[in-house]
Amino acid sequence: MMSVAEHEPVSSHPHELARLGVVLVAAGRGERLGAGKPKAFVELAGETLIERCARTITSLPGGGHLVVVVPEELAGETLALLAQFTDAGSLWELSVTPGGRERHESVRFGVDALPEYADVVLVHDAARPLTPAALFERVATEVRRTAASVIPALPVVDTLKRVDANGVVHETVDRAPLVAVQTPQGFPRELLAAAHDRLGSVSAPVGAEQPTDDAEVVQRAGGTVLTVPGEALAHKLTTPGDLTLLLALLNAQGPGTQSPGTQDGASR
Ligand SMILES: Nc1ccn([C@@H]2O[C@H](COP(=O)(O)OP(=O)(O)OP(=O)(O)O)[C@@H](O)[C@H]2O)c(=O)n1
Ligand SMILES: C[C@](O)(CO)[C@H](O)COP(=O)(O)O
Repeated sequence: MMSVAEHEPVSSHPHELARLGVVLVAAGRGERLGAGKPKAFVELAGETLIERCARTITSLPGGGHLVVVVPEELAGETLALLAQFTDAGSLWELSVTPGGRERHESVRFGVDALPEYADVVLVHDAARPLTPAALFERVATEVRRTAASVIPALPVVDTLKRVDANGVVHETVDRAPLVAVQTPQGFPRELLAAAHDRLGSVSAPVGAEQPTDDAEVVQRAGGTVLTVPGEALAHKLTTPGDLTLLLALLNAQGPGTQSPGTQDGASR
């Protein structure tokens, strides 16, 4: 069970000047992966996706607050996983909070759990466990420079077709103006919170889908979203085939990227 205490930081050594808040969303069920447990708790080469993301985030210079948003029943397990990142010298505070039914609800709960000093917020999917620190820094730097919302994006490399419900091809879609977007997505905190407030208070147009990312939440509120180059390593674990790809990416990075005690990159 969640308790009030679990909303409290499990370490408390924020740098005076650190104002970065990171919301690590890890409360999804991972239905497309079908691993029999929530995706963020699946291990890649012996380490959960949450641990891999937390290691990268708590390595970022300057420090700040990382809140990990998880299914309520896994809050205790998450706190135990995070204990290894709470050494006395760390500039990072860590906390755990329960998620919602939809991704955007989990993000909202995470933003609400951040301390007031966090004026720039990065929202990251636990499902992107190999995302390099450089991408977090690139996005955060651009948010601070522009005071705008910033997301990482990669060009689309495949030919795109529009098909109907039967899989019959109707046309080729021009890919030139299209990009595939990743996380971390970065925002001035007030702008993100206001956009999520608006999402919760304004009825969605008939037939409108739930927003799948925070850039969409900001855009629905009339905000502008900028892009920076993404990273192949920020690949998302969605289906079983992505596990093979992520392990290959991990192994290509070489020794030192496996968790202690693993040598072959095998997942459990
Ligand atoms: N209610 C939700 C739904 C998703 N997420 C998080 O949002 C990220 C991206 O979502 P996705 O890849 O779609 O994850 P799942 O919802 O777990 O996957 P699926 O749709 O296959 O069930 C993941 O880190 C997931 O844990 C979340 O925190 N809360
Ligand atoms: C936020 C996201 O990872 C950006 O690519 C993505 O939208 C997550 O949701 P999805 O349902 O897996 O597309």
